[in-house]
Amino acid sequence: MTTHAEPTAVGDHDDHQVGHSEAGVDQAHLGEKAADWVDGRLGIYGLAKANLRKIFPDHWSFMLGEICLYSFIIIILTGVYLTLFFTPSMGEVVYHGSYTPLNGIRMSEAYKSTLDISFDVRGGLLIRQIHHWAAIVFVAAMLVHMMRVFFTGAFRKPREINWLFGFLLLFLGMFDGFMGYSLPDDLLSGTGIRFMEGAILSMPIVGTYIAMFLYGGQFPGNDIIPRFYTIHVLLIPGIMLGLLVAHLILVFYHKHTQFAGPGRTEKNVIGMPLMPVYMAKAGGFFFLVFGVIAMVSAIASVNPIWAYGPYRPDQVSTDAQPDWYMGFSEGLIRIMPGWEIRAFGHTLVLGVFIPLMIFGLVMIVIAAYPFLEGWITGDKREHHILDRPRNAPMRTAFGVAWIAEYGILLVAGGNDLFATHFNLSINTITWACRILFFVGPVIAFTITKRWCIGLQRRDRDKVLHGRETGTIKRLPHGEFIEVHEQLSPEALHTITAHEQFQPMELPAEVDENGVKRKVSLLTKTRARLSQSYFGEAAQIPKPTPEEHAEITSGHGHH
Ligand code: HEM
Ligand code: HEM
Repeated sequence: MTTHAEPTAVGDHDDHQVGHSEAGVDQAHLGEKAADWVDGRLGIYGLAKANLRKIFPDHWSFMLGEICLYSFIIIILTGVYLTLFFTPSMGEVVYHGSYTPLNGIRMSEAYKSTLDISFDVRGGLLIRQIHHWAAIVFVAAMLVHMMRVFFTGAFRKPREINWLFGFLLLFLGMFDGFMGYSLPDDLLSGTGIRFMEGAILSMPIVGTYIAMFLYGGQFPGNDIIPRFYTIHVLLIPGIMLGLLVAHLILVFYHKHTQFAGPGRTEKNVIGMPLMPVYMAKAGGFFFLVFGVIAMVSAIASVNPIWAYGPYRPDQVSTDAQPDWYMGFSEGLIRIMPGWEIRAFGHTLVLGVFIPLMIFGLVMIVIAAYPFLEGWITGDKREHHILDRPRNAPMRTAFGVAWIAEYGILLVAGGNDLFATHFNLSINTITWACRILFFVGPVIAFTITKRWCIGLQRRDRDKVLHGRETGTIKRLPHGEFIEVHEQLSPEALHTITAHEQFQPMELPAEVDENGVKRKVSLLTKTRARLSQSYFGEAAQIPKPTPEEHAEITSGHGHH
């Protein structure tokens, strides 16, 4: 791929030398010497020269990946501060500290140290809040970033592997957030760990062993907090850091995708140079993200563990809620009927096992989607120009159906809160969510697909008849007409740049000799899926240049 010259002019470096004092020149020499010294050892000049002027296309949605990056950095910075004061131990102590309502209460050292961080360590509560808020923003940003990539088709060849890296980051991020949430050993986090134990135990054959090894014996035991601690602060962030670097290297290596527009092709990138324009923007954006998270953390309390009290296995608080990103798995459990099968002296708790399997399945489908779509389309070419979501109605509808399902499960996960806040019956909410679990995504899918096709039709109309201006004119013979304004060549290009795939045809039932052909079920499924992706019901034909010329040459009616 070649890169285009960037539209911004950048001043010549030599300009700065004019009018320097002797000392200034010496300093410049010193700087040069230092640069030479470093370059002689690291050879970074060539690397920097090759990459610092790299072109980065601009679109607001490309900032979502940056929000992920910055919130992750904030998490690490604040996490390191927390490790200085947090004691990952289940050792029992009696509290005598600044938070008097808990004085004289037995608790674990983990809980006590989190209370100390909140009330006695300078800036401790703010840092805790920032760590927690940054985690909430981090996972939210990853999800929205993933949707940007999904709905624009940015995951297509050659970026499938990078999608996989991203997916792993999302999965590990969610998991690490859950572990962090569990560390303070308060009543809420203890309930979360209990929930996890239940899910593990529901697995046939291996469940009891995994639970025993993980918890070091009977629940809750004394090992789980120190183990989670090591996993939370070292293992998972370490893996994530590696994946993140690989993710960004791949973004660099593939170059960024861009939306269709005049002059933009599959073989170029149009945008701003990394240095100085993009770096300046990115640096400023980092402080903006940090500032917003710090402000929210300063004014909105999250996880006030002193209000919940220390964990006791025989107690549970009402309104117990996980962080939002775990809410959908909670919802899966809450809407599932409590089915159980007893056979051969064993109990299979389907009420927990089925939601666990659905959770796993959803994760697998997310990870595999680029490969699935690649298989359906059979498209082996590289794609660097993004799709407009309307031009891929099946994919868009599938994504929206998924979001609808996610939203329904979030409501189901908070059924107790909805019941108390809106004065509703919890059973009604649960039943509504059970029905919506099956019906909701279908409705969302159907509406979105029709919507996309409607938008495609509008695009076709716009190309052929221009934009409706709303200006009504009366012709000399009395007829009223609305004035249509032709689109600019740029706008025309943008809405007609997409290509339209031909769906895969099913091979003929009989071959040329009249012998019946065997068509495997897989081929049939693939052809059917391909038809639904690119058949007549999913694509409004683009106007041909001839149609456009005919209608705009003055013979057409407006
Ligand atoms: C720690 C989490 C993540 C970080 C820091 C991150 C960072 C970034 C950045 C900075 C970019 C370039 C700018 C942009 O397109 O927004 C990018 C692109 C990309 N990300 Fe992520 N990302 C993360 C998670 C994910 C996830 C969860 C997915 C999908 C499952 C994903 C898939 C991709 C893909 C396919 C691209 C290339 C897009 C293109 O060139 O248009 N990333 N990522
Ligand atoms: C993806 C990465 C991470 C996420 C999503 C995450 C999330 C969380 C969350 C939600 C909590 C509970 C905070 C609370 O008490 O309200 C927590 C606690 C904690 N995290 Fe992290 N964390 C991450 C990485 C790290 C790293 C890299 C470190 C250290 C180097 C760290 C250190 C800690 C410590 C010490 C606690 C316990 C103290 C406390 O709860 O206040 N975390 N984490």
